[in-house]
Amino acid sequence: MSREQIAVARARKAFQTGRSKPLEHRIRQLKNLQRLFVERQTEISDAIKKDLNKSEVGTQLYETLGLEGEITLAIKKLKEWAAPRPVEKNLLTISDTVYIRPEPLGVVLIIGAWNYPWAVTIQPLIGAIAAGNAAVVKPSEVCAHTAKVMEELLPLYIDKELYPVVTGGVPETQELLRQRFDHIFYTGNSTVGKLIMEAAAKHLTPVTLELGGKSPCYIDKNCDISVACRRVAWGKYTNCGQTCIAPDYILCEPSIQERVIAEVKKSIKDFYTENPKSCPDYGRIINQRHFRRIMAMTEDSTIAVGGDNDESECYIAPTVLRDVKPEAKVMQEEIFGPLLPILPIGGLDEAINFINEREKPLALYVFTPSDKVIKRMIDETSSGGVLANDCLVHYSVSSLPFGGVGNSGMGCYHGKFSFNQLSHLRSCLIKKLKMEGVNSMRYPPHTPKKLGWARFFILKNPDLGWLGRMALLTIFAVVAAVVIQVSPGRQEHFSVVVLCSCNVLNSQVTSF
Ligand SMILES: NC(=O)c1ccc[n+]([C@@H]2O[C@H](COP(=O)([O-])OP(=O)(O)OC[C@H]3O[C@@H](n4cnc5c(N)ncnc54)[C@H](O)[C@@H]3O)[C@@H](O)[C@H]2O)c1
Ligand SMILES: CC(C)=CCC/C(C)=C/CC/C(C)=C/C=O
Repeated sequence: MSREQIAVARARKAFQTGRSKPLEHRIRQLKNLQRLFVERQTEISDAIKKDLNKSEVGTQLYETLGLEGEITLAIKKLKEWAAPRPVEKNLLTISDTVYIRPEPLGVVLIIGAWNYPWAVTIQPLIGAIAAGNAAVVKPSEVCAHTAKVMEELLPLYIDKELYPVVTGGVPETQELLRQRFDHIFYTGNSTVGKLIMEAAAKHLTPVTLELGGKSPCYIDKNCDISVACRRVAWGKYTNCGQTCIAPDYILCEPSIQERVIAEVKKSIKDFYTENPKSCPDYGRIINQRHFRRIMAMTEDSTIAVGGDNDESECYIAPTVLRDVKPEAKVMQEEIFGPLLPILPIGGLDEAINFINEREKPLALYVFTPSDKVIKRMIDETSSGGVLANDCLVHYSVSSLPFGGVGNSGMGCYHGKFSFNQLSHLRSCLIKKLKMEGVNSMRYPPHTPKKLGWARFFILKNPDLGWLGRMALLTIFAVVAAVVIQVSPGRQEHFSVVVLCSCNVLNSQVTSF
């Protein structure tokens, strides 16, 4: 058996013992994970420094702070999230107990990406643990130092059979993908996303795909350009542009292009000094392959700011490109680097058309003081998330579902959405064996009269409030009296009426 097969088989065996399910176990594991981030910050930071030149503060701010918040939230809310959820009923099922029971799916495969290696790998794990699953964790091999630290540290804190870490590259990931999982949670590029889905289809395994793409940013000429550009520069150059939701390119009217360039330039200097290369808060491109890919994108565009680079250090300065054409190399794929192209455009209508002619982005940014412009941008486009007058911060809101749409992904997570995404929401309906008369309307022989009853009992919305219930009760009382008078032998109709009356009085419309 391969190392990957062994890890998956062990995780499944551990899941089958049932020990991942009790809430106490889940909370204990989450608390242990929380402790890892308190006790091992130095090892985590040192490894990320080697991989991406992230500073220690940057690592806490962008990677582990969010994880700590998500763990705290999951611990606090787990009892509520995992509890059976009563639902509304129709009149036909009014005396039944009807609810949704969130259940673990089984063994989840989590495949992480390299750009925020802790955030994008551990955040799904928090959801998997909270939902009571086992999970095989596969960190990105591209962030080699971090993958090693993750492999060493996780087993010291959480159940190593239920949540094993499997390191390795493409062959190892492919071997994992040949195994049967109950869910695959993949973060990475859309091309590999398609391969993941293909592999998952062999076992009919559901997938969450957290992908990327080009996230547009429209700057309205009437906005405070200085503030807008500072926020855009932060969103773009954080982690050297290697952020899935970084604003990929700017759309703005030609009349403001020069001011945008000047203001972005000013923010670059404010954030990273005159010499970003020696600034501890400015990162590096992950490797030379990506360095060359990004530099090649500048070839047919005009550099307005930056452009300095050093392949030996994987350094590319924060760069702005002016008067970029839609056909330019930099507009053909997600940049994922510190280049900010500006595309002059005729105004809002053109910007909306430009966005809609392309793949649905992961994030969409609009900077404007006008509620009308914001509303139009939201109403007339589609994207995973949309932000007005800021960048990236939606990622930090646990109550918002984070995920893509179309080419930018499927499924979502964060907070309760992670729990739901990695749970099976099982429909439960518990009926008593009594009151069989009520069911006659659905048993053959079918008649128009029974259909009439069925229409009433299935289609009527019983959530009427107190006054409505009293009115309905009166109607039932009258119907009961008529039924008894007209057809004393039709016992099933009578029991229906009595049953409904009782339930209307009890107000057991959403019961559990
Ligand atoms: N939506 C999000 O939350 C999110 C977050 C981070 C990154 N991303 C996106 O991820 C992309 C960058 O990541 P990346 O794809 O370069 O990361 P990557 O190269 O680290 O790949 C991601 C994972 O896929 C595996 N993999 C790579 N090739 C494979 C193959 N042929 N078969 C099976 N597995 C394979 C790797 O082992 C790795 O674990 C960008 O597009 C970015 O926008 C999205
Ligand atoms: C610190 C604040 C307010 C927000 C964090 C924004 C940020 C840089 C999130 C990173 C998101 C992420 C893991 C993207 C994946 O590529």
